[in-house]
Parts: sequence; C-alpha cells; structure tokens
Amino acid sequence: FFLFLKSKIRGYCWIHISRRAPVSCRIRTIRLFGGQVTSWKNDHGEELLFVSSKAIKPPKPFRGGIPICFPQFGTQGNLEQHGFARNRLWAIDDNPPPLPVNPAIKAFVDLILKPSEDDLKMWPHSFEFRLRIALGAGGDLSLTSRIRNTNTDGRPFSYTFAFHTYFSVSDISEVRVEGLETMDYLDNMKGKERFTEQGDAIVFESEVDKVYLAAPSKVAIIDHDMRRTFVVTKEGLPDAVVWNPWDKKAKAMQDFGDSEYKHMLCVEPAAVEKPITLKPGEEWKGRLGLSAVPSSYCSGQLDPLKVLHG
Ligand SMILES: O=P(O)(O)OC[C@H]1O[C@H](O)[C@H](O)[C@@H](O)[C@@H]1O
Repeated sequence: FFLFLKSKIRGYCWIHISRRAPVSCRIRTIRLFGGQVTSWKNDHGEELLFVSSKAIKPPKPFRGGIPICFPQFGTQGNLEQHGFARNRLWAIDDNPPPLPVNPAIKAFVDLILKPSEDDLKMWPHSFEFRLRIALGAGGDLSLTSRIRNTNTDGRPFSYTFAFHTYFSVSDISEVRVEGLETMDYLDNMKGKERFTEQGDAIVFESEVDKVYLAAPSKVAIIDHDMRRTFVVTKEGLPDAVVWNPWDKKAKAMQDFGDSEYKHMLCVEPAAVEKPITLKPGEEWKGRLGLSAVPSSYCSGQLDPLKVLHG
C-alpha cells in the first residue's frame, strides 16, 4: 500500500491512495480543497463516483465525488448553501488522535479542518474537524468524521451535516434505491413538507430532492444496466438525502452538463432534521461506508433483503 502527493498547484493538492492488486490497482483521489474524495475506482479501473465534466475550479465548490456539508446542510441557516467546509483548504493531519483499530482497513489518510479568522466571523465557533479516508482490502471506501467543539468561552454549538455522495450510474431511469421504502421524508421541492414513502423501492422519473428521516443504516443503489449495487452504510447520521436535479435544473446549473443528470445520483448520509449540538470538549463521530458489489439484478428477481443484509 502506498500514499503519495501527486501534485501541488497553487496550493491545491491531490492525494492518491492506491492498493496494489495482482492484475490492476484501485485508485482513490482526494482533494485537499474541500477535503473531498473525487475518485473511487474498482479493479477494472471503472470510476464509481460521478464528477461533472463542467466542475469548476476553487474557490467554487467542486461538483462531484463526496463534498462535505458542514456546519450547515442546504439553506438551513445563515451560511452559504451547504456550509463552508467544502470550500476550504484542508490539511493533512499528521498526528490524529487514535481511532479503534479496524483490521479491514488497509490504507488511510487523515485530514483536518480548523476555522480561519474569516470563518470565525461568519460562524463564531472554534472546532477541529478530522476526517479519516480509508480503503479496505476489497476496495471498500470509508469516511469517518470527528468534529470537536474547541470553544474556550464555554459555548455549545449546533450544526447540520452531510456526506454529499455523488454516485456514477449508467442510466438514472434504470436505477432503484432500496432500504428507504415506507420511510418518512421532507420534500425539499414542496417546502420541506413531510410525507411517507410508499412500499416500493425508489425509482427515478423526474427531479427528486428528499430528506429521508431516521433512515436505516444500510441503503442499496441498484444499477440495472451496470449489474452493480452500491451498498451505503452509515453510523451517527440519522438521515439520508436523495437528490437528482433532472433536466430543467441541470440546464440551470452552471457547473453541470445538460444531460449529466442521467448518469448520477446523490445519496447522502446526513444529520439534517435534528441539528447536532456539542458542548466545549465534546466530540461527535459520523461514518460513511461504501462498497460496490456485482448484482445479477433482473427486474422482479431481486431479493432486497439479500442486498441489504448480505
Ligand atoms: O448545488 P449544490 O449547492 O451543490 O447543492 C446540490 C443539492 O444538494 C442537496 O442534495 C440538496 O438537497 C439540494 O437541494 C441541492 O440542490
């Protein structure tokens, strides 16, 4: 296993973590700008995360991969949409506090974000945000966030959060999401009104922007055409946002191709409905786990329980 800094251009670094494998190697790319994973490939070199061909350069947020929404999700507060963490230059954390040993992890990198003077003017709270990005032997990717309140004036703070994961899919019309059936959700397209999802797996025929509440710890994204299933696991993150902008919104987005909505789906483990509150000295931990497994899905033949419970 090895880890190296690929390039350093105008202060923005890209890190590649690779795992040598007998036939090929899997490469994951992380940008220090935004602390953002932007590439996750399988043994065949196929990209598993979506990145827009029109993604623009810093200081704008980067459209694709896994942006981190903190300390605000969406427009739920006074800060810029999705908070400032996705727009800041993170640093490599050379000496992170230990995390429990996980024998499945074969390579990892630790990043850290602390607020600048300007950040403190906008959001007057001192914090340390540590992010461990790890690869398992089978190519699984995990992101563990640790956020600590380091205020010295005794004040607690509250925040909302999301791992805004963009999955690459062959054709959104052929994708099903399983695990969110019967869940309550807030519909961002209907003034955050609360509804209950029907009993069937979720399929996509138009714009979707929903926050599923108290979502299960495992959600499956089944890509019929690719015969691939993404299994998303989450810890410490009660909600799951599902987003696809569809054609009209795609056209209105400057950093997104008109037809790219067909090839992406965001499923975002999140804490949105109930903000997380930390007192000084307290730390919160949230984890996202991703794996991509072959699925021999044929319409009507899938046993969702098998996908979700192995
Ligand atoms: O365009 P962005 O600021 O990156 O946000 C992209 C999308 O993120 C989330 O999924 C929200 O629920 C959507 O309402 C938003 O449109």
